[in-house]
Amino acid sequence: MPPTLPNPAPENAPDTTPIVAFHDVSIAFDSDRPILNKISFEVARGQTLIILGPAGCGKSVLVKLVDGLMKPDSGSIKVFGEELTTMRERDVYTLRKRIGMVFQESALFDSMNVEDNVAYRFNEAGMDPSESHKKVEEVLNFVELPKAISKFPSELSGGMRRRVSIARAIITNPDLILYDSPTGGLDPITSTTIVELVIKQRDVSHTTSLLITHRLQDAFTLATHRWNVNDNKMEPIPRNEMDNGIDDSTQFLVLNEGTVVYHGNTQGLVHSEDPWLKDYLS
Ligand SMILES: Nc1ncnc2c1ncn2[C@@H]1O[C@H](COP(=O)(O)OP(=O)(O)OP(=O)(O)O)[C@@H](O)[C@H]1O
Repeated sequence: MPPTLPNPAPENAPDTTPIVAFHDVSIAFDSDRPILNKISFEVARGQTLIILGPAGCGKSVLVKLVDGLMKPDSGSIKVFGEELTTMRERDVYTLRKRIGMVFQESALFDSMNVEDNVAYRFNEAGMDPSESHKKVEEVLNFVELPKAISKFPSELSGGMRRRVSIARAIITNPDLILYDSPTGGLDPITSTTIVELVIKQRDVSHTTSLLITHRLQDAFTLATHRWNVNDNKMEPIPRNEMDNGIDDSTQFLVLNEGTVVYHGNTQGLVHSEDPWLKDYLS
């Protein structure tokens, strides 16, 4: 009788490794009070994690930890299954190439035109200029800013700069996008156009993303809308036999005073009985 062997994973089994995994991550700066205190959470492939919490609660620090721009005092951070906290700087640099980052306030290079800003990583890698130019045109079309290619950041509105920043983050087809307050400082109408673009990126490319926002309205628009590729516009997710009005890939992480107050889906967030959370969301 042949020996009983464990069932091998089928070759085409989906890779279930989380794209981001924090385990007991802590970081403090000057004071003894940790900014993040033993934070644990995971982000699965294809999810959009919306990070909420009061000003100064550590949202940007968390995103910088994911990008390897900061190191925690303790705990484990895995990105694409690789431990970041013990990784050599050179390897962090390589891993970062798989991540697109949209910084707070766009962070474009003022001395470079839109094309050079968007193609920054390609120029750094020495890509053939005509190939790079083609990709810049494609991505500027995607963010609906094709005519801005030769302009300088000072010639653009705040919303246009944000679009350029998103174009720069997505041009390499990253496996993970980190959005740090992409609508911060924008008026409500412009904010909605940026949220629309984030939804377009999510629903066209299904890229795993972490997104910080200060605007609850933006968070709920992300959770309840989808991109209609035929009409090329955002629309509310219907409630019918097929859909429940909510984007299933959207998850929420709410931080307060160094800890995770909530991590889960949209329904769980809006129906939470936690008094602090109810107050924060009201
Ligand atoms: N490099 C640093 N050195 C010292 N303190 C820092 C550093 N980076 C962040 N902090 C502090 O950590 C805390 C959290 O900052 P962080 O920018 O992550 O907050 P946030 O939740 O993103 O805030 P906001 O909503 O206002 O953008 C703040 O008190 C900030 O001053």
